[in-house]
Amino acid sequence: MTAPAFLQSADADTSYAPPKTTKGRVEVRGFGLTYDTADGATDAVSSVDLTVEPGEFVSIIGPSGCGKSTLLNALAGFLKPTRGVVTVDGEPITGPSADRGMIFQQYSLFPWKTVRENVEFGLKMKGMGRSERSRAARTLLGLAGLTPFENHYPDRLSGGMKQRVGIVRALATGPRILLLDEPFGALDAQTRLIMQQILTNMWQRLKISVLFVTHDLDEAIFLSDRIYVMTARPGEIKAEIAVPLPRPRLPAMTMSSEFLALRRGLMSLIREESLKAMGGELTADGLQGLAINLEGQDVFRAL
Ligand SMILES: Nc1ncnc2c1ncn2[C@@H]1O[C@H](COP(=O)(O)OP(=O)(O)OP(=O)(O)O)[C@@H](O)[C@H]1O
Repeated sequence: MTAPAFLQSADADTSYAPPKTTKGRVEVRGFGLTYDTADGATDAVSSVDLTVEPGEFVSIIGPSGCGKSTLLNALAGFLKPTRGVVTVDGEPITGPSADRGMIFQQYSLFPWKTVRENVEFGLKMKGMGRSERSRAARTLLGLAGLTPFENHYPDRLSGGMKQRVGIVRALATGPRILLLDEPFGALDAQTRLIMQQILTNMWQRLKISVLFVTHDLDEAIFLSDRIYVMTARPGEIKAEIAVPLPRPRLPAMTMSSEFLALRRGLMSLIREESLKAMGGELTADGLQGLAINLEGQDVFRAL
């Protein structure tokens, strides 16, 4: 059985050549952010340098609380850096812009609008005429396999579908960069895999830059050209890992020795930082004593 069109890999079709892109270069230099609260200052991010080249898919992983969302929110223009510079195509970010689409883990659709109206909303705000925006919304909804649901209201959609609509809505205004903060974190494993494929297909067709935050190492490897690993809070970049797997990425690749080696490397980097994030009292040596042995499998080592 052939997969539905919206799940077929864009570059599996040999006649398909993604348009070359020169826009959407993200540059972060010496970025730091300190939250001022009633209880005092919290250094969320210490000093981050990173780059996303036009059309590149880059992920950020790191222990909980290391400042991943903070960084993404600054790139979206919702937060102002305390230190450093954040630019898109050389222009400093001064606030939110349609050039940068943001997707959160929680679905943020308008419940009183249909799927198509949700997608058309940003286009209407940009002043696009009724028939033009309807055509644009329909094309993108088709790419995401959502045509049959275009007149549905969000409360009739599954979590995966809502997130698909969210991605289509963010892409409709033609952003140069898509910022995604744990977008599939609330979805079951199977839906998550399908969403990864849909996102990859759309990214390859539209050739925009993507910065993707996830806790899931397999997801980061499967999707990305490069992965940045952050340290425990206050976050900085601990490592930058290139993912040399060819595209299209196929589910079978997750069993390849290359994939598993990347996974092992990332896991040891993250484990070290997660222990730090959990507090000084937890050390790798201390945790060895806590490892549970199930049918000969050391559960902690298997993490
Ligand atoms: N509005 C805020 N005011 C004060 N402190 C904040 C605020 N938002 C986040 N923080 C703190 O800044 C640090 C970084 O938070 P952030 O949400 O960016 O981390 P994260 O890496 O995205 O975490 P997670 O992986 O758990 O989602 C945390 O210690 C958090 O408690």
